[in-house]
Amino acid sequence: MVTEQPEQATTRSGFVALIGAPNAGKSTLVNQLVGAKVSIVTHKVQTTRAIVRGIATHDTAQIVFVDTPGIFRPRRRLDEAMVTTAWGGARDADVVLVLIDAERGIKGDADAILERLKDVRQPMVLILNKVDRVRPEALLTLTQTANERVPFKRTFMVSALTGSGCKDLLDYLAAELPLGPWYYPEDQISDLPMRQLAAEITREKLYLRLHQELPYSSHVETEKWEEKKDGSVRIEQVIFVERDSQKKIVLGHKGETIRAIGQSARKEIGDILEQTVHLFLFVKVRENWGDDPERYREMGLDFPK
Ligand SMILES: Nc1nc2c(ncn2[C@@H]2O[C@H](COP(=O)(O)OP(=O)(O)OP(=O)(O)O)[C@@H](O)[C@H]2O)c(=O)[nH]1
Repeated sequence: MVTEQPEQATTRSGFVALIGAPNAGKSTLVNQLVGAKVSIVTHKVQTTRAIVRGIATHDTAQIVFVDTPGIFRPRRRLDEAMVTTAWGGARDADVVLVLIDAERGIKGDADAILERLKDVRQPMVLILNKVDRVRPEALLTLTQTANERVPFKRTFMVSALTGSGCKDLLDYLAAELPLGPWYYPEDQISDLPMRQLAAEITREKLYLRLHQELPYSSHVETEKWEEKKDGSVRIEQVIFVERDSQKKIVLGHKGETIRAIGQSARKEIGDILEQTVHLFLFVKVRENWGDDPERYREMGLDFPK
């Protein structure tokens, strides 16, 4: 579809990076601002591995959100790669949104993030999220404490869940971005290839079902995507695990676990694509994939040196 752009002399566009502790609500906020599901929301922390962008057009501005993986204190190599990539995203952005879960306050990861912001040169904006859960007095104290530590240009109090405060934030961002042509056609809300999105959906279902038993070292890839003449699509995905014992867990008794994961993933992918989906899941053991640079590139991460 060809989309009309407003006169280019008046358009604005740019990249907005989201930095925040795991579970601060980055994905929820991007979804709220973009108005469609582009990033996976779960209760499990640190699920956002790949960098997912959502694109909002507001007034004459096109705002491209870079939803960084949760920033936390690295423990393993993969963790390190996620942290490096997240901060790299911040350096490439026009505006950096720093998201703090107002209910949790400034401690742990949020505290570590404020510390590291000292190295960031981009304009930074503080977002206090989950205001639906917090008393106004506590918000004022948080605002003051955070602004004493970091020179934020602005502070916004929002609820990514209810949408409260989100329009003000969009108005601000739209005015703040540099003048320039749009990067994407107006109707395109996510440039995340559908294959990757479909893999993320399956990964989400996998974690929702097996989060107790399965470590983070499992990974889903879409290997085949075939559009059929009858309008349906055949998708083949591989769930990679590191050990044979994990493969058994994913398969479940007589294959019932993987069947259930496949069913819920197929339904959600079908809802998003608005077409019939035939989803085929395979489980493969790939030892030490956490040390393979190629895997990191596939997930949009830098391999830690
Ligand atoms: N009450 C309330 N809950 C929220 C709000 N925003 C997010 N949440 C919840 O907080 C949890 C984490 O939200 P996510 O958007 O997945 O957080 P994230 O920062 O993307 O997390 P990672 O991907 O793990 O880094 C989910 O259960 C959300 O529903 C909010 O404004 N109010």
